[in-house]
Amino acid sequence: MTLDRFIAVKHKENKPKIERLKEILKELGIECARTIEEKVDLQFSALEHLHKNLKNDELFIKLVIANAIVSYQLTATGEEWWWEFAEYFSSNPPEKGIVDAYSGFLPASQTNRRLTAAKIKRLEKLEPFLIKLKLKDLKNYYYSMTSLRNDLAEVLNSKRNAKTIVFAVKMFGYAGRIAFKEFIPYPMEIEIPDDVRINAYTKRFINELPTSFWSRIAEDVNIPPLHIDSILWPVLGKHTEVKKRLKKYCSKAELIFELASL
Ligand SMILES: Nc1nc2[nH]c(O)nc2c(=O)[nH]1
Repeated sequence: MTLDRFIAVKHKENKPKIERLKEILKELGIECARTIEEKVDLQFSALEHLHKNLKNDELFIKLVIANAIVSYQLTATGEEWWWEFAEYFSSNPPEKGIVDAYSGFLPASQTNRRLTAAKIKRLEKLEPFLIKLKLKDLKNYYYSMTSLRNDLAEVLNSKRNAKTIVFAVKMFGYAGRIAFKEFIPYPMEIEIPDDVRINAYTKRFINELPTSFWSRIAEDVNIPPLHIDSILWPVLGKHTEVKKRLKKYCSKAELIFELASL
């Protein structure tokens, strides 16, 4: 919790830019977020690749949660990291649990080379929680992603809006959609993952915490923060393949490019 909730903090903001941002997001809506997630985001394609090769829904979803929990301080883009993950576990499915698997994967990784010992410690806290979950429990979490957010935060002794916690819910939502073949929108109360791209982008509009700014925008435009993240994050990454896919699959691609240039 921040002091902003108790004190009337005056944030320096660019009102015209915020108005244009809201107009564009309202025009795009949740349907456009879904198109970007499923057709444009290279992270979603990486998960589809892993799902096809693993042929084990329960293991697939657990691996995705574990991978999100160690997705920080990367040494490449997030897209490259998720593809390295998908290719590695397609060829090396875990045989003796997640900690054991990551003890082989992380030291050899090209895209996630920092803080390996701390990341393995996080997975040691996570694994007893994951082991207890069956596919039906994961499906229940798919219909109640806020419960997953709360349980992950408790198990890992983290804040409910910590980047890796809310990001794990985002990636779990992708994995659930692939495994259960059903689209469930993200809950409005789950905040945006405050990573480098989102943090730098937020500063163009306001000097406020990204999580509180985007939760307010989300309510105003009626798009949950994790879906707003899906609209913004790929185009802010500047991958040429993302630009190509946006033009191919999004009828409103010009608006997405305008968002990136605000
Ligand atoms: N806000 C986001 N941060 C991320 N990091 C990462 O690896 N992927 C993402 C993402 O989709 N959103």
